[in-house]
Amino acid sequence: MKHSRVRAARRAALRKAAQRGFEAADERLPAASGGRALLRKAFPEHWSFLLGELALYSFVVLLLTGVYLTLFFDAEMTQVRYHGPYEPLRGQLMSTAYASTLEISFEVRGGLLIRQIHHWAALLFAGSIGLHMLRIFFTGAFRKPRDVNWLVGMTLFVVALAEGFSGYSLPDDLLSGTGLRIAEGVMLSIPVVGTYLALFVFGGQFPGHEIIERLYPLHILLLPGLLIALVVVHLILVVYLQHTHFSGPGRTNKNVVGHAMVPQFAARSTGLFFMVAGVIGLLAAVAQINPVWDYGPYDPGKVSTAAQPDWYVGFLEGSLRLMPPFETTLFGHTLMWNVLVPAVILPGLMFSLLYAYPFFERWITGGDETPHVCDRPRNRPVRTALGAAGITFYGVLLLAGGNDVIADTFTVSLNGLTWAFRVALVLGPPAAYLLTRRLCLSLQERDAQRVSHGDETSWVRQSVEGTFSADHEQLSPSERYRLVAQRFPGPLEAPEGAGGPRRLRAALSHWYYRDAISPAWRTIGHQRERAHAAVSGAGRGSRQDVSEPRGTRRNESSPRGSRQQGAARRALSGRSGRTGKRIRTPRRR
Ligand code: HEM
Ligand code: HEM
Repeated sequence: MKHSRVRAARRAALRKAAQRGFEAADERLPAASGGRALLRKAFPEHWSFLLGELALYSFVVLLLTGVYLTLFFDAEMTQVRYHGPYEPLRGQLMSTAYASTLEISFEVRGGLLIRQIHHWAALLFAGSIGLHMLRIFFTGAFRKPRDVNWLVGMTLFVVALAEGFSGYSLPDDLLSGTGLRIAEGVMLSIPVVGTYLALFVFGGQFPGHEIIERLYPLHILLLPGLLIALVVVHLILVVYLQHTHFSGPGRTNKNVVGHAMVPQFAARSTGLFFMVAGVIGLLAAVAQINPVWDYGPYDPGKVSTAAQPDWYVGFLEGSLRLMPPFETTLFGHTLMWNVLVPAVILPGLMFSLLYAYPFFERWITGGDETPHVCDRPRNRPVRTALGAAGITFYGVLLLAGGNDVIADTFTVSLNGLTWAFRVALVLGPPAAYLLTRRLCLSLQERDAQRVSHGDETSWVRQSVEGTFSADHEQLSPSERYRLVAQRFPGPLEAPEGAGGPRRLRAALSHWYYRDAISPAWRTIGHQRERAHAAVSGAGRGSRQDVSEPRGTRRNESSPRGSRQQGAARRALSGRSGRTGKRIRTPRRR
């Protein structure tokens, strides 16, 4: 009895102290308003929203392991003779950077594991950024007001690639030196300034004695600092603009539905962090990566066969390998198109297109609204097809980066393979575009059939006349709503007598929207329009909307409804106990 009274008094004192601390913070910082907004932030629970977090947590792993590596890595290029425990390299001349990488691998406690974790995390980081970007692209989550965040994200992408490249150049082994040699070649190919740029970067003739020492602060200070700052801005924008969400009962353009930051999202996200760290740790423990001792120290006169860069720079390697050997001599200077085009102009163009896409799409679709409900990729056939064409182009370049390995593995002619990739690079993207567009329309057709007739069951009926028919089961109201509540806007028209740019815009808009909706969807257009009115919040008066399931609550300001509606609401709008508590918060804009 006495003990429980003492414990209660202790708890009360603790609560009081915490409250005083919070009040003190609130007098100085926006702790109450900011904290409340953050705690009440709704996170959609669709798995694809975890890809951004995957990128975030692999970045955290990189930061932690990177700090450990800096304790032992020595970025000097002074030549030393190796006397360490790795027998095959004993007595060889090598840079201090390479020797210290060997030391980390063979002598520092846990060094090899941490190096491998660092490298695996870098691969996962680049991969998850790419997948995250594709999710944003295909669902249209880049549209206003998130277009600014798309720009921040793209910059993160570019800086991450630079960070990865500078990282794997640090050990100064034969593979990383070959990568730096290519980087020097690319710089040299830039007209007028190329020679000066290469001399400036390498501090003299390649490889010089400076490059590793120069890359080091870039890799451990400047670029990570920039990445951290950009990630912070990126996440502040995610919180401020709030997430998009996929269509479903109760999810409109005016609210955001998901799990609250605390406790559900925080618990799930912490779990994800440990899973990411655990999986990378496991990979690093069982799968060897970048065994620099096998490659040997860098020597400009040597090159290893079947050398492959980290996968995220493979597309550049591929574009260099596919480009035919064109060069021109102008006023006594050689223009190396075979390097300039694939390694400077092409990636510049690819990234510029990615940066500009949200603004281009907005221009041709005339989107003045702020869509917060994600698109189903099949319902935007042109965008989805463009994405598929882009992935095909990138994929061919990536595969071409390993053309020697593929030719060797499958014992096919290297030249024949290179020509096959060249043809695929030109014909693959248009083929992927046409195929994907068709596929999107077919998938729309299927959605429309499901809405009209329901899903086929495995039962077949035979009538007394002997005819057979498949049995159908009506879709659940929530599934039906999910499919029907999609927007299908129309193209822009150019006003009478409009000038060139506006006519071009209208023409592009027609291209974007032409045949963007399958004929079957048109027949259920009436239901669609009503459902869309519900999603955009325009049809607030029509509570018993045909398409929105009965009992779905749309009035944000009255959280309590009638008892009859309660059960349906819990099931359809996400308050069911099994999936945990969802919240819905009104959008700010
Ligand atoms: C996005 C962030 C980062 C990426 C993508 C990245 C990538 C890489 C890669 C691929 C390597 C080569 C690893 C190997 O030898 O197999 C490397 C090496 C290294 N990284 Fe990072 N890194 C990142 C952040 C950091 C940070 C924040 C630090 C330090 C604070 C750091 C410190 C180092 C050091 C010292 C090495 C050389 C050691 C070695 O190669 O064994 N890295 N990095
Ligand atoms: C270091 C790299 C990155 C990190 C750590 C990161 C992290 C995140 C996180 C955690 C979210 C919220 C959850 C989600 O929607 O997945 C998010 C959302 C977002 N990210 Fe990234 N991201 C990165 C790169 C990118 C890139 C490359 C792009 C696009 C080019 C991008 C564009 C966006 C957009 C537009 C949103 C808002 C999505 C929505 O509300 O549905 N991010 N990011």
